[in-house]
Formats: sequence, C-alpha cells, structure tokens
Amino acid sequence: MNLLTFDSQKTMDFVAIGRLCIDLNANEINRPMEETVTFTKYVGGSPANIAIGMARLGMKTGFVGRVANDQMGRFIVGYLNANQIDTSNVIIDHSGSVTGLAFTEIKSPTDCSILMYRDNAADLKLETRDISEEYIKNAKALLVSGTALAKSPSREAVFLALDYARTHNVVVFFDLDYRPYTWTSPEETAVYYNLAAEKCDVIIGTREEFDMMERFEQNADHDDSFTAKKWFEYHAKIVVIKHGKAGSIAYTKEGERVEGITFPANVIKTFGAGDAYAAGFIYGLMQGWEISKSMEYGAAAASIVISSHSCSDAMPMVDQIDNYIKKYKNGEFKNKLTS
Ligand SMILES: Nc1ncnc2c1ncn2[C@@H]1O[C@H](COP(=O)(O)OP(=O)(O)O)[C@@H](O)[C@H]1O
Ligand SMILES: O=C(O)C[C@@H](O)C(O)C(=O)COP(=O)(O)O
Repeated sequence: MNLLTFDSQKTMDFVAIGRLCIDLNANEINRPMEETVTFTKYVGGSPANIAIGMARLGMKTGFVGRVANDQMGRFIVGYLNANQIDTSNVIIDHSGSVTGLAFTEIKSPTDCSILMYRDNAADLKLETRDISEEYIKNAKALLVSGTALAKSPSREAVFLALDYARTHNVVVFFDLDYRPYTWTSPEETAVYYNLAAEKCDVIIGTREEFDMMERFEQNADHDDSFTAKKWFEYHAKIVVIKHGKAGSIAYTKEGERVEGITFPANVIKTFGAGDAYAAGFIYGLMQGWEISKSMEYGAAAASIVISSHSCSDAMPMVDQIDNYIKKYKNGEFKNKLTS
C-alpha cells in the first residue's frame, strides 16, 4: 500500500529549497588539511546534491534558493542548468553576501571532516517574497533541508514554503542535515527542527540528528522506534533513521519497521552518503516502490557516491544504480571492495 500520494497532475516532480554552495574537495586524500594544498571545485550543499541526484535519475527537478552575485554563484546556476534543473526560482542576492564554501579534509576513508566558511552566506538570505506559491503548488514533492532554518530570513521563507506545500498537497521530505556551525545553539536548533518536522510527511536523519531534536524530552530513550512514533502523531507517514555503514531503519505510520541493507563500497570519503541515499530513496518512493526497495536504491546510490571524489558530480543515473545492485546480487563484489 502506498503511504504517500504524489499528484500526477503536477508539472514538476521535485523541488528542493535551501543551500546552494561550493564543495572544495581535497585532491590529496589520506592527508590532514594542514598538508592539503589542492582541491577540486564542485557544486555542493546537501539540498543541491539531492536535487542533482534526482535530476540524474530523470526526475523533473527545480530549486528555490539564493546565490551570491559572484563567479561562484554563476558557476552553481550554470551547473544546475546543465543538469536540467529548473533555476527560474534561484534568485541572485545583491546584498553583498558570499557563496558558502565547504573544504573537505579526507584523512582516511573513515576519517573525513568538513571545514565550512559560511559567514554572510547567500543561501541564508532567502526571503519570504522569494517563495512562489504557484511554484510550490506545481511540485509533487518538496525537499526541505534543516540548515535553511538556521537564520532569518531563510527560516521564515522555509516555513512559508512548508505552508504552501501543506495547502496544496505537496509531499514534504525533511532531511535534517544538521550543521552545528550554522546555528547559535543546539537549543535553538531543536526548537525550529521540531516545529518544521511537525509539518512534514517523511523525515530523514541520522541517529545523532534525532538525538539533538529530542534534547528537551525528559523521557526520551533515544531508541529508533520511540523517535519515529512521536512524528506519526503529526503529519509523518515515514521516518528514516540512518546509521552510517550499519544501514538505516524506516518506520511507517502503519506500524511497519524496515531495515535497510548497505552495499559494499570502495570508500574514498564518507560525506555525500546521506545526500545520495536521500535521492535514491525519494526516487524509489516516487516510483511507487515498496519502502525496502526504495531504501536499497538509496543505499546503492550512497555506495556509488562514497566510492567517488565528489558528492554532486558523482550522483548516479538509473542504469548505474541498477548495475550496481545487479553486480552485488550476482556476488561480483566479493573480496573486491571494502566498506
Ligand atoms: N561506509 C559505508 N559503506 C556502505 N554504505 C554506507 C557507508 N556509509 C554510509 N553508507 C550508506 O549511506 C546511508 C547514509 O549514510 P549516513 O552516514 O548514515 O548518513 P549521512 O551521510 O547523512 O551522515 C547509510 O544508510 C548507508 O546505506
Ligand atoms: O552540505 C554541504 O554544504 C556540504 C556537502 O556538499 C557535502 O559535501 C556533504 O557534507 C554531504 O553531506 P552528507 O550527504 O550528509 O554526508
């Protein structure tokens, strides 16, 4: 049974709102940042990566956001256009803001970190007047990234988009995407995350992200089923809790519990896993697949991306994911890849 109903009359499959940034991924892998001297530039920002993932999977995708009026902003818009993502609702910010940068440090395949430069970042300048009710209304699904709630005016803009989505029967996915350095305090984060989560149909986050949201709950036992249950009293139909290499667990309002498998990977770096997973998983749900098959698709996409240098540019197409799953099921990965 389909828990989510995507309105086939709507012209756009998927719209993401929030951060459009730049990733500068270390070329010298297995080295600390202090010794890293060259980087490759990619479009980045979690919702941007997910939108690119969805477009690569053939979904009609659009983006709502602000970019800086600079070379980096133009690079981002050019890349989205080249990937068939509609940028008619990507606004150029003229306030003197800058493009957010994420420098990645790849010390080892399992020890990666990100250094973010986000002072006066253009993506957080998104305003309520930038949100077109018509544009949101015409989307089957909306993806909200938690980081866009970190500051005004972006916070209000996202809440307005959520209201439009609820009014017009748009399925809302909330990727918690918690980046502590963007927020003033964990308390502030927890309050706004909880307010937003109440309005969403599908909530996806890591165990640590849900722990942060549960900081005010005296009796929270931080067990996955406890976490999921709370949201079924609001709008949520599916809650997914991700556990890195150990996989993921989805709970449904109907009381189902589905464990997601992971695939082997030739891990270059761990970041990008969550974004690729979200793209594959949402794509599957939008095809009307069972949750387990959608999770499998997400996990395979994640393995492909963490086996690559970039996040956005490595987002796989349908054939790539299908082949990956096929190879795995045929046992072709045995003793070849490490995860
Ligand atoms: N080392 C790994 N090997 C294989 N799959 C992985 C690995 N790390 C993550 N994944 C896949 O990516 C999904 C999301 O990863 P996770 O690390 O939990 O999210 P995030 O990147 O948002 O922190 C996991 O559920 C799993 O399917
Ligand atoms: O989200 C960002 O601003 C940086 C991303 O582009 C990135 O490289 C990353 O951290 C991906 O995040 P994940 O998928 O949650 O691992």
